[in-house]
Amino acid sequence: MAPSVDVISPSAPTPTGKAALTQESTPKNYIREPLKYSGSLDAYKNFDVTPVIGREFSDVQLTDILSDDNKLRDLAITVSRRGVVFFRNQDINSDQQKVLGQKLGELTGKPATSKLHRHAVNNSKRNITVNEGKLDDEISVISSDVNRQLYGSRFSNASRHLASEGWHADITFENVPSDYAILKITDTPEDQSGGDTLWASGYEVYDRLSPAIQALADTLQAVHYQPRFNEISKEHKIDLIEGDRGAPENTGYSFKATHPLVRTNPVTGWKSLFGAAGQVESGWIEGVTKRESQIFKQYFNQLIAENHDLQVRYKWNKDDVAIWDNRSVFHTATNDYDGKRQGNRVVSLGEIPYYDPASTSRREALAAEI
Ligand SMILES: O=C(O)CCC(=O)C(=O)O
Ligand SMILES: [Fe+2]
Repeated sequence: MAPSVDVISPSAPTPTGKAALTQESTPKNYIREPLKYSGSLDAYKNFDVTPVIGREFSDVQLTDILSDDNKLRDLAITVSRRGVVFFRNQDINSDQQKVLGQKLGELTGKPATSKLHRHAVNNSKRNITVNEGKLDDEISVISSDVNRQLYGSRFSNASRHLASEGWHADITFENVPSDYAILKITDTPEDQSGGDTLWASGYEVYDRLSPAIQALADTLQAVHYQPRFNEISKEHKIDLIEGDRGAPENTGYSFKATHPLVRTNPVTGWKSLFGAAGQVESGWIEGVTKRESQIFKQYFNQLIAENHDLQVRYKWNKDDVAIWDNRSVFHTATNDYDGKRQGNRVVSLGEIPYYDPASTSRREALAAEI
């Protein structure tokens, strides 16, 4: 709940722990020139799935480029520019997926302290095994069985909501949220369509704001809050003791963090609307009235969910992989099937979100590149 004052005042400073980075330190280190793509992936067949977002590579195995740092750096830059990149029919296993998750960020200059994310409401505590049958807290298991236990079936009362309420970016309630996410879908519902995932470009959402609202948005912060995980941890008697979350940057266990409403992506140097949908739905925008916060949240959600020309929708086949940049895209699952669907997801931790006043919007930057 937002505090019951008229103008929502800035929240208390983010809690800091033993090894925590401060809100100030990362931005200074990160304000820099955008990274340049070297062209090393051009030899592989690929196409842009829509003009604004998404690229698909048709004939490359990620395992073939896993030890080629130049190609992986180009891959990370491609993901950051295109928002999400797809690879069909991959043989990558969950350990290799973790190596890839760590390398994409490292090769594009993330802080040396950064790690893969370990969810507080993790696999071990709930005895959920990854597709290869082992427990691994650096892999989030995406499972229709687990989702049905938590949220009920698509025919339950709980499911009678707008499908568009599912838009989010991963773990934005952390002080140091994710840079890249890698999802491999290992089981698709048999003989059934459904289970598509959609992504929307936060860069393009920012570009659709008027200059006046952009100028205001550039100055604001949003509180990201995820009370549902508190409920899950209580339901499953998960004790959120210190140390549970793996990365030293993750201090406090309230699933709550304050971040700039507009975020600069350090890889592209482009501005993206970050404080919207998902965890901001349960949070609020600071520095404006409660009513203004609600109106802005609703407007931003509408820009994400109702502009299908800034979205891409992906139909999964078994063993396909998607890699996205959680700093600059939103995504949502589609709960329209009955069968079993499962996958392994790696989420790597990036930098403390920052806004660089010298950064540009995507459209401005692309126009200047021509
Ligand atoms: O199951 C999906 O399609 C996406 C789930 C999701 O939000 C994620 O993997 O981060
Ligand atoms: Fe997600």
